[in-house]
Amino acid sequence: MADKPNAGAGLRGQSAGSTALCTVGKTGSGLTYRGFDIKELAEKAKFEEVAYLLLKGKLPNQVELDAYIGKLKGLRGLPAALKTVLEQIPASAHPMDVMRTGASMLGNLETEESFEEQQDVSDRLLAVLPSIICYWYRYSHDGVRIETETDDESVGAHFLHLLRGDAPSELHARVMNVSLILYAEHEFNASTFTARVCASTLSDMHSCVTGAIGSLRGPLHGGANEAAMDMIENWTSPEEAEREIMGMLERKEKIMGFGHAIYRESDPRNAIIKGWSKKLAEDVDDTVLYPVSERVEEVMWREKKLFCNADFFHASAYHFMDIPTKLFTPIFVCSRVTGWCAHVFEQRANNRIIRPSADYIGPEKSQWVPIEERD
Ligand SMILES: CC(=O)SCCNC(=O)CCNC(=O)[C@H](O)C(C)(C)COP(=O)(O)OP(=O)(O)OC[C@H]1O[C@@H](n2cnc3c(N)ncnc32)[C@H](O)[C@@H]1OP(=O)(O)O
Ligand SMILES: O=C([O-])CC(=O)C(=O)O
Repeated sequence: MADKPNAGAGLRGQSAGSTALCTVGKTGSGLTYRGFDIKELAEKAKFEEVAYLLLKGKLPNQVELDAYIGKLKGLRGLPAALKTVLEQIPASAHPMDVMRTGASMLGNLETEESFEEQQDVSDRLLAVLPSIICYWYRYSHDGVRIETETDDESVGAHFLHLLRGDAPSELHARVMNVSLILYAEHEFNASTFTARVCASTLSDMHSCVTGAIGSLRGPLHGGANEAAMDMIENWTSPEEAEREIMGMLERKEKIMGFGHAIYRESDPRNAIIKGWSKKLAEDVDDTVLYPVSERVEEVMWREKKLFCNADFFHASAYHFMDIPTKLFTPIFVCSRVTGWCAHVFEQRANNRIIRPSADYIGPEKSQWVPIEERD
């Protein structure tokens, strides 16, 4: 990918603060959470262990992890007033808007009264966000009021269970676990920065998370996994995919799921989720979507030296698990809420209101004209 100057647009390359949570694009190890390489976490950890690492500052021992999983399980229920609100939202709504409303409504019902409650508030959000999206989805699409308090051991299995009504296979639970780990944290990305800006005014956790959900929704950020799916599902062969991609590049269209603001050569999360997408493709005897995705990857590298980011192979992986496309980005929320909350803790612990300057480019002096004399 061509290097652009760092200064100016998008604050690219400028440090906007410090963090002990994550490194992105550091030579030698593409992505670390509190010093742990993402590859090792994705292979060995439970998502709840990673959430604990991010939110509490260290890996839990077995007793601590068991207690944490037990605590999260106990926080999956929805207050009646929140269910009532979710039931008002039409099936045509975008699920990210449902997530935003859900987080905001929870803030009305379970207000963070002081920063001393921040750990509990974050654990509650982590536990309840899958319940929020699945309760709305099942009610608006299937007309059923589901029970959200399942006994599933993991956040990922809980999500799939609520969505389908049955506990998921071991393979699907494993892929969800890996996916949630990969999406959990990524330094000063747009949604996390949104959360930190909000936190810097000493606002409450629900406001920080609600704002972050709004930032994640866009197709240049978390929404890219859905946009990538909308694109690749149109193609029935690698040859067709290649022809279409070449046309899009010629027309200077953006290819969703490719490129990155920080990584220059690859996104370390891609190889991991791509491997799981391949396994799932074999599981469902896919002969189209995975080969199409691989061809798009090859063409983008050959033509533009652009690589898949975390979102591209998430599209096929989620699709193979029968997850509706419009729920892809909400799953990202269910994971990234850990990173957002951990960043809010950091911001609060060493706060100064975030308030940069702007280069003024407007008129020097404007002349007041009475309203009746204006054009
Ligand atoms: C989990 C995540 O949020 S990962 C990101 C998810 N987003 C996407 O997949 C959306 C598609 N990708 C993009 O829009 C961009 O690559 C971003 C938003 C991720 C990064 O944006 P930037 O930092 O501005 O990109 P960058 O400066 O490196 O771009 C370099 C050049 O490559 C082009 N480019 C970058 N990504 C793409 C793409 N996906 N398709 C086509 N061209 C692209 C840019 O237009 C730019 O060309 P130019 O110099 O002629 O203007
Ligand atoms: O870091 C970024 O700009 C976007 C990203 O990959 C993420 O948030 O996971």
